[in-house]
Amino acid sequence: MDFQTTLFEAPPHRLRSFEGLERRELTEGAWLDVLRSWVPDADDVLTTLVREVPWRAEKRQMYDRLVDVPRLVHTYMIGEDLPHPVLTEARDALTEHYLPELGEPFRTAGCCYYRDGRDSVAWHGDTIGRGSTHDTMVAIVSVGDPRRLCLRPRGGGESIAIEMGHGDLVVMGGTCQRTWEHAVPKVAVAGPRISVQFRPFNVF
Ligand SMILES: O=C(O)CCC(=O)C(=O)O
Ligand SMILES: [Fe+2]
Repeated sequence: MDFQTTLFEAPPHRLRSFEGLERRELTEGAWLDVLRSWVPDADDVLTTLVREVPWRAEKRQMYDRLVDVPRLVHTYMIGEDLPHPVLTEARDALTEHYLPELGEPFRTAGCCYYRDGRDSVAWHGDTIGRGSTHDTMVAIVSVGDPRRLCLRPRGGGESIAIEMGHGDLVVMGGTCQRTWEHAVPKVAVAGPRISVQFRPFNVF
C-alpha cells in the first residue's frame, strides 16, 4: 500500500478483517469459530462499558433451567444504540461476514460483566426463542481478563474449553445452542471481563 492510499482512504472499519478465523467442528452439526485479537481499542472498550452500561444484577430463571448467575448484565435490544462505536462496527462486520451462512443480521447485544473470578455462568444453551429448534449463531466479543468458555455435548461426552482473551471473537454456530451447553466457570483469581454477545432476532 503506498503512502497516499494510507493517508487519504479512511479504512471502512477499524476492526481487523476476518483473516485467521478458525472453525472447529464439534459433534452433531455444532461448530465454533475463533479469531484472536479481533477488536481494536479493547482497553477503551472495557473501561467505556464498565462506566456506561446500565448494569443490573441477574436474578431470574435463565434459559431452560434455573441457573446461578453471579454477574451483571444488560441487553441492547433491536435498534438501540450501542455504548461504543467499535461494537457497532463489530455487529455490522459480523452481519456482513456471516450473512451468506446465517441468512439474517445480528440484531441484539447482550452484555455480561464478570467483576472477578467469583462471577460466572452455569451450564446452559441459549435456548429462549429459536435457538431451541433452529440452527443459529451467537457471536461473542470478549474484553478484559481472559476466561474459559467450556462446552459439553448435551447427550454426554467430553467437554472442551476455549480461552476468551482481550479483544477475541468466539462464535458458536450451527446446532450449538441445542445440542451442546456452555458455561463460564468460576476461577480462583481473575480481573474484570466483559462479554458482548451478538444474536439474531428472537435468539436469547
Ligand atoms: O460470558 C460469555 O462470554 C458467555 C455468556 C453466555 O453464555 C450467555 O450469556 O448466554
Ligand atoms: Fe450462553
